[in-house]
Amino acid sequence: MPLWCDLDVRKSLHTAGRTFEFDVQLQTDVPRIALMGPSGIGKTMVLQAIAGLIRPDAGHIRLSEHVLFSAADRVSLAPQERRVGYLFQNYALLPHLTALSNVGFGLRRGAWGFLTRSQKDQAMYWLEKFQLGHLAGQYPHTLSGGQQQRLALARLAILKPRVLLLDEPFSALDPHLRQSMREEVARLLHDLHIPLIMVSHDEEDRVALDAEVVRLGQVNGRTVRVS
Ligand SMILES: Nc1ncnc2c1ncn2[C@@H]1O[C@H](COP(=O)(O)OP(=O)(O)OP(=O)(O)O)[C@@H](O)[C@H]1O
Repeated sequence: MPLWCDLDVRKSLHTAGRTFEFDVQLQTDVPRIALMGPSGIGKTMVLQAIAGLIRPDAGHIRLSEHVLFSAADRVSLAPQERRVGYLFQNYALLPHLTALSNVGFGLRRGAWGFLTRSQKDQAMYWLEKFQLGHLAGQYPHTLSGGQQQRLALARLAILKPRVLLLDEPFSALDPHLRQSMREEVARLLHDLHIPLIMVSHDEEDRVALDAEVVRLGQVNGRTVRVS
């Protein structure tokens, strides 16, 4: 089977006199994986490298036939060009924008662009898909925890991401919200056929999202897949 994710990157990180050599190789042909491994090995940084939030010094990152980064070919797509859906733990909703504008945000052209009629229609479509149509004009702080979660998912779904990245997505939620969020994410992945790369210490998250374990470990100074 062809590789679905092919990542081989290196980066030196220096902060406050401390250096960390991020040096990782990860290849998989399954489109739904859960990264596991010791604390500090670089699982979060793998997600950040795929999302374009950190820029490697060397190596390459490919998702299927899409090259996101290649030092040799001088390719480094900007985060917004990667079509990667990164669900942040706090959802990163924009407090000054309505639910409708939050969902349409990623479709705008330019930093201050207004939404066109068709972009508003698309945003409304996704709000309704997540049972939020009646809350289109509300601001995030007026929504319940569950509604905010669904808003964050609608905002990802509208961009039709090539992959969904989840980093301990449900750990801060109470048990009821955690279960409903697992179900919403599972539905999104299923309906849109979106691949998944997740980091979670909770086996129930992995099982609910049907992700295969990919265990990372250190071999000769590199972080690689060990099982
Ligand atoms: N800017 C930085 N400068 C130096 N070191 C850094 C920097 N950012 C991250 N690190 C180090 O990189 C390593 C990998 O961090 P990362 O958060 O990816 O680990 P992780 O495997 O996700 O850990 P955990 O399971 O505990 O969340 C850690 O040792 C961290 O201290």
